[in-house]
Amino acid sequence: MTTAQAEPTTEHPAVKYGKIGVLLVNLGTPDGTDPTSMRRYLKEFLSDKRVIEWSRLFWYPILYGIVLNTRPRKVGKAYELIWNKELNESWLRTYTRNQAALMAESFTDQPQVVVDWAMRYGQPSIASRLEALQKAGCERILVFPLYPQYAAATTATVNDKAFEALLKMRWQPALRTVPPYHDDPVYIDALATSIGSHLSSLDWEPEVVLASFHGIPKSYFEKGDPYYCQCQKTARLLREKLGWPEEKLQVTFQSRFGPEEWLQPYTDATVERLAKNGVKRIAVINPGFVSDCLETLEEIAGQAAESFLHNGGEKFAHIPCLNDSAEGMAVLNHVVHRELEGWL
Ligand SMILES: C=CC1=C(C)c2cc3[nH]c(cc4nc(cc5[nH]c(cc1n2)c(C)c5CCC(=O)O)C(CCC(=O)O)=C4C)c(C)c3C=C
Ligand SMILES: [Fe+2]
Ligand SMILES: [Fe+2]
Repeated sequence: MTTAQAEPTTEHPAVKYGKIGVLLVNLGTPDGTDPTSMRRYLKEFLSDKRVIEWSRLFWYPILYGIVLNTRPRKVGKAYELIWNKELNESWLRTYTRNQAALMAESFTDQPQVVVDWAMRYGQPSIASRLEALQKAGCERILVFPLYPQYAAATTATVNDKAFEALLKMRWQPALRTVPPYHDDPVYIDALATSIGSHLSSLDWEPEVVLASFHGIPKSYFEKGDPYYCQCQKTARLLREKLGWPEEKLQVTFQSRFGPEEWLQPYTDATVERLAKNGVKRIAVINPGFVSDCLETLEEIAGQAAESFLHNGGEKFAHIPCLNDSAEGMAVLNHVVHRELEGWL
């Protein structure tokens, strides 16, 4: 008697292959300024253990009991002031998408490279874009957290999320992550050029320029986060490039959240002190932000400017982030081409 045996299958689903993906990832942004969108965004953001390191037992009652009931409305109003009305989205989203499109153009001679973008919080998610890149045939993917200075709260959480997405894949792409580029000469040159061209467009000269970085709690620094030192190095190299003394380019830290001590000196207190001490003209640059966002447009160009003028200052300028400018794209393209070495 013979038994019919199943033929071993020689087929698996058709797959595309041979491409290299580049995924630009920025922090994230709400889908709208209404309280529901704001709450969804803040809930995802502020539930991240890399951002708020307190025990969940302590933090969640505060997050769900207070923060998510009060902050969405308040912060939504701030977002409204800086919303990109034409596209009905935040500028962070507009710039990140533009950066990906412009970077893709820099690879027209290398059509095997596919450039995409995602957000750590909100949409499009890292998992959805990694999956899309893989479906498009990317066997190798370079994940680029858009932060010149490394912090666990920013760079590491992007990388965590990317590797978490790979957990669910049967056939994983090879993944590389972009390291911080806080001391890269192309980045330092771009900042110096941006300061130079912005200041030469004014009919006045600042007495002091603040290099204002987003802060982190001081305790994160004490636990070994390299962020503070990388911010200081960026500022030192920029000062050297510009040939300025330490008093002319001062480092400060902004965007404090919660009751803990954060990295000092604080931007808001410094702006107020300078004005009260008789400084009449200042400019602020945000070297740690790849794109303008709530923290630069509302907190600096809005609130800090108002505080400076209110306390006796006379002229205030906010130097825009590198965004999708030619200098900004030169930095991002330079870093990506370097990190793709061996793959291209
Ligand atoms: C403990 C809380 C926070 C840490 C730590 C933190 C670090 C950190 N953040 C950025 C960059 C951005 N943060 C932005 C907004 C923002 N940040 C926090 C809190 C922490 N950030 C909150 C709660 C918010 C939302 C607004 C608010 O509720 O105040 C943004 C802007 C996003 C946008 O859509 O415009 C950026 C960018 C860095 C670089 C950093 C650590 C180095
Ligand atoms: Fe932040
Ligand atoms: Fe803020």
